Amino acid sequence: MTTKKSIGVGVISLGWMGRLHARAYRSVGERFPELGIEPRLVAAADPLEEAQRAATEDLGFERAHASYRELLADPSIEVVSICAPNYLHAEIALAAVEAGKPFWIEKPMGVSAEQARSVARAAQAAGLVTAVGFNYRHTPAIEYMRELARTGALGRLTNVRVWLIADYNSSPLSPLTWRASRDRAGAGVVPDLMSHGADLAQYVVGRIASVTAMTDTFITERPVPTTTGVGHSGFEIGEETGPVENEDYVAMLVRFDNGVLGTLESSRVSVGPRAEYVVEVYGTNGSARWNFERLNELEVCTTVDGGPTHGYTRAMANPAWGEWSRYQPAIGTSMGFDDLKSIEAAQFLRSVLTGEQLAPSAADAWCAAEVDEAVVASAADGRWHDVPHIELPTTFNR
Ligand SMILES: NC(=O)C1=CN([C@@H]2O[C@H](COP(=O)(O)OP(=O)(O)OC[C@H]3O[C@@H](n4cnc5c(N)ncnc54)[C@H](OP(=O)(O)O)[C@@H]3O)[C@@H](O)[C@H]2O)C=CC1
Ligand SMILES: O=C1CO[C@H](CO)[C@@H](O)[C@@H]1O
Repeated sequence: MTTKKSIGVGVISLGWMGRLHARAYRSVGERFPELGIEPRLVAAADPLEEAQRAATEDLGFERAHASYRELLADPSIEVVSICAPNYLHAEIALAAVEAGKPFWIEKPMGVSAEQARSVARAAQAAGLVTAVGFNYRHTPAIEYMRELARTGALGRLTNVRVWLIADYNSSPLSPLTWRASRDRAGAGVVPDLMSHGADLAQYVVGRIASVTAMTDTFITERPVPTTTGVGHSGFEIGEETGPVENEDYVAMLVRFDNGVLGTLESSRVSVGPRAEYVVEVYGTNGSARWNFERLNELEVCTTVDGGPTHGYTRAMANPAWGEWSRYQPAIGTSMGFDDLKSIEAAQFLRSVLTGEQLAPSAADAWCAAEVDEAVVASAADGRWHDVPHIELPTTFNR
């Protein structure tokens, strides 16, 4: 019989992320045994009948609801995940605060900086810990890159280059999902993908102080789906088309408050790269670069001798990097995307157990939303925009 403490979990929305949050909770007891907990998947909430069926039959939930309000009213649910389309995030998060439930929310935390601010402040005022889905931070190679950047191993940091170039909407026949709707998503690729890039840049280097940006929509009409799907897959389309209401592409210049400069770029319609998410950090004594398509590798150059073997060392994930050793017992064996979410789940539950707010939290999501809003404003008027400096009540720069 287990002596582990049971913790009641509710997951709101069972699309791509909701299903992944469920898997992540299930992994915590085994991967992080020192926490002494066994998450119990009490209930899921999703209006879709097929999702409710999958919740109990495939994903291991005890029950399923059509309405998230029924889930939040259940006293046996101690923590919740919020994985709905963006326009529901603030409404659901504020209801979770009202119900006194700590929450793990997907990014972006709402469709505006105002919504993100109201959620972050409400959670803080209620004394609730939170977590946000900036999962790429938990990549062991990124943790090590951050260590190199922040301990001076690369010399004085000069600049970063970040790009998230994806093809998930590159076909003109890709369906017009909620992600292309202003009402349901807010802006387009800026909060959808670039928010991860800006968060990574801030995690490695420091806070973004100002931005200038340009955006465009390259595919302006798409077919309306006739069936629902999960994430970017599984939709069927008909003859009807509708307008894409937000941007496909963004290019940005940024200044960090510590003087570092950066270029950031993101696209959801590029033909060729599948999910090429790259972070490169440069300093006076070296540089490091990581590509999500090779999640377990980090290229590092810390010599400036210019000799015949000068160049990058390609290092592979190993026990000295982040949480890698929890996932694989043999060097050269890769961990994957789902494992990043498992680390995130453990970090959220650690915050819940100890009361110590680990990052990234709702405050970091608010910080990211302020960057997004400055980017969108700059793309509209062509000027540099300062990013409001918010005080983060968390261990943002832990
Ligand atoms: N951290 C990361 O790497 C990623 C984060 N995300 C973020 O996660 C969130 C969800 O994205 P994703 O999982 O791809 O989306 P999906 O479209 O796959 O899933 C969304 C789910 O929410 C359901 N839903 C709609 N209305 C409600 C409601 N009122 N109450 C409860 N559920 C509802 C949808 O049902 P129906 O189909 O009937 O509308 C669907 O099942 C987004 O905010 C996105 O930005 C997404 C992917 C990766
Ligand atoms: O956060 C995200 C990361 O990558 C996805 C692309 O596959 C996005 O669509 C998503 O919302």
